[in-house]
Amino acid sequence: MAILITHIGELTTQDAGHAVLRDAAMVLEGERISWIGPASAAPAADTAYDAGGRAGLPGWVDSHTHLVFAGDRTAEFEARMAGESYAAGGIAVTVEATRAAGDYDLTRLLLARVAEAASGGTTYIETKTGYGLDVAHEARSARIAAGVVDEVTFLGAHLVPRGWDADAYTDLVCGPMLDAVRPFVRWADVFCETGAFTADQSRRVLAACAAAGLGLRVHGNQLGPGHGVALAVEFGAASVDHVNHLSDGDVDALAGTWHAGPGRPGTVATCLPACDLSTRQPFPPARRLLDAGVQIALASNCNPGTSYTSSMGFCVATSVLQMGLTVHEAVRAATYGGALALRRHVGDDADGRRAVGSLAVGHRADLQLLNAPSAAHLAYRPGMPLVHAVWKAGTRVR
Ligand SMILES: N=CN[C@@H](CCC(=O)O)C(=O)O
Ligand SMILES: [Zn+2]
Repeated sequence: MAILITHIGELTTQDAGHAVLRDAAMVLEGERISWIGPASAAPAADTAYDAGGRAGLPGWVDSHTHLVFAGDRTAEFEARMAGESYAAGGIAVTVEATRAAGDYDLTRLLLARVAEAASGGTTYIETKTGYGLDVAHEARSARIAAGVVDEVTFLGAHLVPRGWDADAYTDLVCGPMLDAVRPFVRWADVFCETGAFTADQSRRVLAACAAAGLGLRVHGNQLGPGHGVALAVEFGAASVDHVNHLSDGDVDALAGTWHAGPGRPGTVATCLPACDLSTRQPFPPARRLLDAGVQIALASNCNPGTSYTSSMGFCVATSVLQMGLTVHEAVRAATYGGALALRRHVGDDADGRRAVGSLAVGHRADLQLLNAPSAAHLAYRPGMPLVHAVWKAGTRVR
């Protein structure tokens, strides 16, 4: 069944040439895009949808969330707004509530959060474990997530749970916990930060997870300068996320990963502006990173502690208004950048997956239409509910 979507006033493709088309059309066939071009030259299809001049762009790729959780941390948020600073210890509150929830409730909560993200235009989403923190609960979170989201990341190294020695817990993460989650996850992550895992412990986790065949990512340089970026570069991680406190050496090291030649993506710097607002951290130096040649992603970091929003539109608006990105750069970071961070910017013949995060023939048909004539309205009209229609893998989901 072929669907023609026509009269797209402005189509931001984020393809290899960064093409932006006027009065464009697309044909979606099954889960793939089979044609893109001027509306005047569009081929016939089984059904047609008139976009009425609205702007179209790829669905958001949210490459960093923590959606498998139960419980509430409103009180912590209010205390922070009253002047307290964020500390990793709040994670333990969510761990307790998550462990207490049954499988049915945890799945229902996750499904509701993913549906909420889709209604905001997100068509490809990663989520992490990290609120189980024992073998059985981490494996359960990974299993539940694998049935719901597109990409799952093992974050057993999120916090040292109460009553554990940090090195003994690191051994557990690197051994039995990794074995238990392995069937359900493609990625591993570590929270390398004061109050969470030291550089040595983080290195052990990354080495064990790489040896188990997982792709790597790192929570780094969020609350202060640290070793997260250096470790991510050392291990060839697909991304390092937060990146609020970077030295010149960190920026140079990240830039160095992007000089390995075409087809060899480096370490993406993932910026999480909604989290930075909620924790009152300085925004990452996104302009400096881009100017140095580093590819960046924007993600929601949706979680109950530091960023309880999955609105990628809000992240795009914030990064334009506060971080010095152009609208095109911000939209690119929230689509193609996220796909790059998840290594889904190109298709994968091995597992039959199609490219996401950009609109081109053969890519997955993930499209959103805005109730606006251009993508610039995302930042020009911040906070407005601009998402009009969303197709995920060729199926209308909003
Ligand atoms: N920084 C570490 N982890 C999450 C916060 C988790 C929490 O506070 O529950 C983050 O990405 O911000
Ligand atoms: Zn996170």
